[in-house]
Amino acid sequence: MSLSFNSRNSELDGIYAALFSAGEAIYAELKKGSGLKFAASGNESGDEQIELDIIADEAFFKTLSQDNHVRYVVSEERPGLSKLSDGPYSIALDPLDGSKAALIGIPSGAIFGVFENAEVAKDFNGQNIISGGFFVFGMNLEAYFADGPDVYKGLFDQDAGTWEIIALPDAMPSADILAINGANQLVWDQWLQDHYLSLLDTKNGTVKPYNMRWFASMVSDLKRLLLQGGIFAYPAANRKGYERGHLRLVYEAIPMSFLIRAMGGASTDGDQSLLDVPVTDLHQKTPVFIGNADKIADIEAAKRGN
Ligand SMILES: O=P(O)(O)OC[C@H]1O[C@](O)(COP(=O)(O)O)[C@@H](O)[C@@H]1O
Ligand SMILES: [Mg+2]
Repeated sequence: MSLSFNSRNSELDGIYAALFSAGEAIYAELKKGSGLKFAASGNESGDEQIELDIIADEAFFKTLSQDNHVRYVVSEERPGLSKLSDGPYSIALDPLDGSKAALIGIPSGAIFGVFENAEVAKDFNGQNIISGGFFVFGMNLEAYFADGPDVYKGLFDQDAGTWEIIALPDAMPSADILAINGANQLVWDQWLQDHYLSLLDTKNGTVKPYNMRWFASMVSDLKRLLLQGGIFAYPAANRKGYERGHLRLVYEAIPMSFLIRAMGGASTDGDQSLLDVPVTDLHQKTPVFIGNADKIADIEAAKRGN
């Protein structure tokens, strides 16, 4: 086993080992250039899949099915819950986040959340998550995750085949950086268009506006966010298919929000923390704003109209 990590809950040790071993397998495929073309299939959300999406999904199922603590797995790439055992914990997965970015060499990754007391879709919520984080498949294989309130970075040593895990400070930096797909600006609600322009306001050239970053790969944007600070946003837009944004609550928004909260940050769908949004469907979409707590509070205030 290449991971030696002791969770504050020792029952999770095998789950981490399974997740990290799948991350290694997917990264090895990506480095070979495997699966970097469109597949004939689509996923539950109607997105086009690339072959590596399917390879990644199968890699996680292979390793997680060997741990008898895993009850259900919900994956972006599968329609319903898959039952693996009668164990106490369930896993939510985006097995390959940023797959279209991967096609052009931008770092992709995978997102995971570990939930307790999950039996049906509504249980995969922000109260039941106990671990959440993501891998980045970039120049190196990295992991960023919150084990309960404790935040860690993992770096895979490709020569030794082992992971170095280091604790991260539980406070994130707070640069004025915005990660958003501005292509939808004209179809955002008016309050968001106004708030966006306020972040870019130079006050006649006297003030530095927010800087802009958009990898179109949530894991890459969240890595930058937790290392530098700012705001990551994928809002709703008045455009067919984007009425609830683009990102999925259970396996993208909640795990990332859990991690960022452990670093002192916050999240919102515009009205409430993403960790408080009721889950009605495993694949439901939600508007997403994640970042420094004061910046997220400003977004909620802008939506309320003050
Ligand atoms: O192409 P857009 O609209 O910029 O969307 C990019 C967003 O979609 C995602 O790629 C999510 O979609 P996938 O999980 O299907 O890869 C995010 O990683 C990223 O933030
Ligand atoms: Mg994704």
